[in-house]
Amino acid sequence: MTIEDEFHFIDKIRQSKNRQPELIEGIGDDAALYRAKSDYLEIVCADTMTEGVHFLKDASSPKDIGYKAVAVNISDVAAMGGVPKYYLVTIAVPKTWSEEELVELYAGMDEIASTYKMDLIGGDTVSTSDKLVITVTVIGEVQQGKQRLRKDARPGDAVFVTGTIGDSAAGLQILLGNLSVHEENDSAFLVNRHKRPVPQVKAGQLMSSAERISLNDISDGLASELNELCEASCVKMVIEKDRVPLSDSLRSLHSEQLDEWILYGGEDFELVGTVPPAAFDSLQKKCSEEGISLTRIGHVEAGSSEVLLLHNGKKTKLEKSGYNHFK
Ligand SMILES: Nc1ncnc2c1ncn2[C@@H]1O[C@H](COP(=O)(O)OP(=O)(O)O)[C@@H](O)[C@H]1O
Ligand SMILES: Cc1ncc(C[n+]2csc(CCOP(=O)(O)OP(=O)(O)O)c2C)c(N)n1
Ligand SMILES: [Mg+2]
Ligand SMILES: [Mg+2]
Ligand SMILES: [Mg+2]
Repeated sequence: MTIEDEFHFIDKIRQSKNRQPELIEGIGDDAALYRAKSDYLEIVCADTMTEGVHFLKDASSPKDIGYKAVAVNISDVAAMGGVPKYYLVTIAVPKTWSEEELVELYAGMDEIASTYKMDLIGGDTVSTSDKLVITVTVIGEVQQGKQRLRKDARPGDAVFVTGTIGDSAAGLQILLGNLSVHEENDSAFLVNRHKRPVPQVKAGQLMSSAERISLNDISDGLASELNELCEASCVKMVIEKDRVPLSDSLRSLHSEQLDEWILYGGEDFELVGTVPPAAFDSLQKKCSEEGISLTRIGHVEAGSSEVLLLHNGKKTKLEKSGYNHFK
């Protein structure tokens, strides 16, 4: 049975103690109140996950779904160079979800929120006829002048990515039953990369050390996000395909779909960006000291907005295709 009454449910999922010292009123009044810090810019973003489009109820636990709904939003805050502080959750609940499952969904959200000392400060609970829809809004902050935008790439910059690319897309194929992986460890690793992406908050903050960086997170796929950086900055990029970092688990699959997953798969939630070439090595060192791998995958050139993919000495245009909700 689904929620008996929403007021009782809200009481069940509210935090017993606040984590952010600037929070004045969280859940309970008409809206939340918090004190904004001077010299900081507030960051606000929202992303929705829909059952059947972003997750399947029988392939992911409510806890994993909750974790990911918050993680993907934190990833956007990281891509601005900021830290997350608060979140709001709006759920449209069909009869197929029990109150126990919803409490688990919130436990998954709290699991990642507590890592960043974030507070759940509000939201909305409504019913719906068919599939669960969850919208998370995250509020974060960044020191004024340290924000990292998509429009700051310049000719000559090095193009970089954090972590490894393509794991999540392969993990999704395993979950959908389209791919079977012999090695249990590899399979578990890839599925985990899909279900539990780690937002790159630490990396985003290290990016604030460089004088200028353009930054984006990878939700719709590497090709799509690179094109977005080029569009926002009015530049051209050359990406060397063989330099795109892959995990051992992904490489071991020797799949014909590897390129598809790496370039267009999406949901990597790694950071992609550009930095003046002279600053790359020190940035890479700072990241490495924190256990974060930073890989140079190409460079920026002057020219009209486009991404070229260099492979075996040949350059081809890397189209802005990837995940698109309406194609
Ligand atoms: N329905 C909408 N109404 C208003 N703004 C939107 C809507 N959908 C997306 N946006 C805005 O468009 C921009 C790009 O969104 P999106 O492609 O979803 O970014 P991301 O991949 O980082 O989540 C963001 O500034 C986002 O807030
Ligand atoms: C059942 C299922 N099918 C397909 C996908 C793949 N998928 C769904 S949405 C998406 C792109 C990212 O989501 P979006 O809502 O576009 O996030 P945003 O770009 O706004 O961050 C991908 C790759 C999935 N996660 N689950
Ligand atoms: Mg979005
Ligand atoms: Mg984003
Ligand atoms: Mg998208």
